[in-house]
Amino acid sequence: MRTGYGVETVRAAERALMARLPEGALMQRAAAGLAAACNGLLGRTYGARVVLLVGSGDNGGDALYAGARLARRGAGVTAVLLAPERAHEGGLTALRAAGGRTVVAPGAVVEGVAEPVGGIIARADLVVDGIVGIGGKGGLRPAAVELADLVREAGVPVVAVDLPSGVEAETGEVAGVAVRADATVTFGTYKPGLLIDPAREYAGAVRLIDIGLGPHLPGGALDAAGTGSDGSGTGRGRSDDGSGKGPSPSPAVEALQHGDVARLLPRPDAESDKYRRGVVGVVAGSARYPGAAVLAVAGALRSGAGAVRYAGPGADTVIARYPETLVSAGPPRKAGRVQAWVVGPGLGDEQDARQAVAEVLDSDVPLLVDADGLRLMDLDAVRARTAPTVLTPHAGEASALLGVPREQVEGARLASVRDLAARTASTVLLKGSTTLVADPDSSVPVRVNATGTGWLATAGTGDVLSGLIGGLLAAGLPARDAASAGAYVHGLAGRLAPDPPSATNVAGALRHAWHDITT
Ligand SMILES: NC(=O)C1=CN([C@@H]2O[C@H](COP(=O)(O)OP(=O)(O)OC[C@H]3O[C@@H](n4cnc5c(N)ncnc54)[C@H](OP(=O)(O)O)[C@@H]3O)[C@@H](O)[C@H]2O)[C@@H](O)CC1
Ligand SMILES: [K+]
Repeated sequence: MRTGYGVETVRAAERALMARLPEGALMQRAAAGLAAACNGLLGRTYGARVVLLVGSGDNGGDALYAGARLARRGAGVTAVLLAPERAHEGGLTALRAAGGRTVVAPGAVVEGVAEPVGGIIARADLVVDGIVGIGGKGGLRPAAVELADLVREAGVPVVAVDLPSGVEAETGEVAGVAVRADATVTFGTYKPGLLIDPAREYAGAVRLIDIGLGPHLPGGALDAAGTGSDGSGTGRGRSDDGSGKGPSPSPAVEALQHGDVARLLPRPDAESDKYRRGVVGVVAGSARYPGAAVLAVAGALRSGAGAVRYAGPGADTVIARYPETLVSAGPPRKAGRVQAWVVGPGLGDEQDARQAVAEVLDSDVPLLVDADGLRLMDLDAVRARTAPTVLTPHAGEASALLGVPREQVEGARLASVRDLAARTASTVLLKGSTTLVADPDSSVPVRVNATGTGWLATAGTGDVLSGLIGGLLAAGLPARDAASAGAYVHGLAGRLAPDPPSATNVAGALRHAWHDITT
């Protein structure tokens, strides 16, 4: 499991660790990791030109100490200071002692003359962004924006210290200009912003440096270095709700890894019959969109469920393509016993569709609602359900449900998915390049899926995902596990399918993804 903690939690862990270490030791660990990463990226450090962008906090301190290490290995290091009189003193001394030089950033509010740094940046072999880290508030200030613009125009490689400056550590939101990094070297634990779009796109390749913070994070998260979690992620308690009441006892976000998904996916035992393995019912497709029925069934058939029932107007098309499906052309209530329902893909708007959605909402088995089902469902009926409900909107559908513009959902994905889960009392999977899964209980970490690819934004792939997750629900997985494991397998299938993948190919590749994960 990969976990991301909020800023207050990181700071509390940092304080606990610092109390046991000599002054400055933590920053030295961070700087050593940062310098090693820079050495790796430079290939040859001796003679390389390195430019440090240095803000007034410890993020700038990390950059200065790392710069000193690079200077000692023969790099020509120039620090551009945004606040010369407040830059980290020890770091400045170390850099100068190692032969590095400092210049004042244009736009810095200081006495004296700012030097034209555009040329220095343009000639750099590497820029180290230490403008601001987890102490950042709001969008970058004008002097920092000016530096970020110079770096972008220069097109030189950038390593961000802890976070790309200008992105929100806590949420993954980006208010205005932020530094675009090729790589980010982060300390102690991932921050939500490094895992969630749009901020994630600014971070480039993220490298986590273990500075010993793990045991001081809630739950003694030994996986802070990306290894060894028990995968349970069950820390429950007060949420980090920004109320200032202290850190949350669980991570804010977590991302399943191969091993976690392997443990979650159902495996049949010798005793399994179809009902034990779970029967999933699919209510999808219409005379106008019969393909949605076929694709949702295709996903369900590769979910490990014992059997797939299909109920609706696509029965003939489905049986022709997948003879193993148990089909009926009537309404869901007459389809027979199921352990979970999937409703929505390609249903259209007809009265029958509306009625079918109402019927499955009324059932007492787990239910996944997607696509047209999200428009046709009655919210009160959703909230009144006693069995788990999973909603799988993309940003446009989520914006309609929340009554906000689509851009707002895309810019604030974490807040949006949490809000929707709370309002609907459902588990919500918000699709996107990083898919998020939130439980209605806000103290439960939001799951982030990173296996997806841009190619998956293709007609019909969502139908496959619905069927897959529905099958996992029928097999007995809890809603959050079914949704996040389903997203993981589906994303991997998107990568394994031939480019550019069609939904049919993605469905076909589910088998390979499943095999890849479980063997
Ligand atoms: N946690 C750990 O375990 C470890 C943490 N470490 C490192 O410490 C970093 C945190 O350091 P930090 O607390 O000093 O805050 P930091 O990110 O440097 O920013 C504060 C400064 O930025 C300024 N500023 C604020 N907003 C701004 C904006 N929008 N645009 C521009 N400027 C803005 C703000 O200015 P002020 O408001 O004071 O005028 C203030 O001076 C952390 O990210 C990591 O790198 C490692 O060394 C060791 C292990
Ligand atoms: K930074």
